[in-house]
Amino acid sequence: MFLTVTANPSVDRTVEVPRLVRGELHRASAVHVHPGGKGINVARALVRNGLDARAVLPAGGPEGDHLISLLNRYEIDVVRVPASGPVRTNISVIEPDATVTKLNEAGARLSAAEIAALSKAVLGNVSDVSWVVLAGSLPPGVDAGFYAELIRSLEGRAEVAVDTSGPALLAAVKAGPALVKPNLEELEEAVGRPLATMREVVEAARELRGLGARAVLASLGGEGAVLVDGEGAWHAEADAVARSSVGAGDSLLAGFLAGGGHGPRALESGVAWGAAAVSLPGSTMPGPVEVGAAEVRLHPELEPERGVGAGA
Ligand SMILES: Nc1ncnc2c1ncn2[C@@H]1O[C@H](COP(=O)(O)OP(=O)(O)OP(=O)(O)O)[C@@H](O)[C@H]1O
Ligand SMILES: O=P(O)(O)OC[C@@]1(O)O[C@H](CO)[C@@H](O)[C@@H]1O
Repeated sequence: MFLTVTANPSVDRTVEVPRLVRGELHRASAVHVHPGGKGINVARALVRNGLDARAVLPAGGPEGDHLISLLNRYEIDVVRVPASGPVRTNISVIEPDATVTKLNEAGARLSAAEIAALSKAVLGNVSDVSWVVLAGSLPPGVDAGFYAELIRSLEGRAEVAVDTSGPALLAAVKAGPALVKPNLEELEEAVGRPLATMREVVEAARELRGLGARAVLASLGGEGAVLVDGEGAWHAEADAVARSSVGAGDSLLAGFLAGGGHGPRALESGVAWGAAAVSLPGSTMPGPVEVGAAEVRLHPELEPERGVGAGA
């Protein structure tokens, strides 16, 4: 059983438009609605591939009811923590060349009692769990040390993977999780400098290991992902006809955990799941057919001077 925590869930609306022009009226060519937030996406990807997942999330208001009704379409064990504020709606505008413009709300403030109830719901539901995934932003009212505190409380009970950004990521890294999954931007922010090559990505990942994370899975969009752990560093990638990258990082993380959660075989699995996700609309999570179609290249050696991000 995998348990995911989404402190700031969302209803994700993906609107497809022929071309986005600032200041103009656009008529959508298609709309997709998915239950969202990074932990929820990880849980959706896992269950689509026949694994057991439990999702813990605060959900308030009619928007929270809507989110729960969307989630009930999946075989996820949902643990709803009552909240007074409404669940946010996040909007992705997607153009035919797969360019994504994303508008994320901050989310409703959680009270001290709601935050305590969220932690209690996590710690009270881990007895049958191998991995806990702490993923996404923290809503207003929640301290940047929230994930770090959970990591410490979970020590010896389950392995913990974290996908977040900014101060919450740095605090989590220092609490010693088994895995962190930053994308390139988040990794750059964590080490405080731009990263232009694979060598620099690996050095930055080693820096996060030095601070406490046992393994770093850095996602690099179209360039795949790099895994750095105590045994070494590996790079894998897969080609995909991109349609929507929303949630691809969550699918990557789910695939990594489904592939064992450690080492190069898990990296290959994650990259297959990530590439499969970008070829699907909105934040649709891939199933075994799409995952099986991805052709992953695990490089026997890293190419240190290969460019990443804008320099790829
Ligand atoms: N254009 C692409 N072609 C092939 N694979 C891709 C492409 N874009 C993304 N991927 C796969 O998806 C994974 C995650 O992508 P990315 O680095 O954009 O994650 P992210 O920024 O965390 O995404 P999100 O936060 O939207 O879930 C990559 O590691 C890669 O395996
Ligand atoms: O605002 P956050 O919590 O950083 O990210 C939330 C979000 O962008 O992440 C998912 C994609 O990874 C979406 O389902 C969701 O809208």
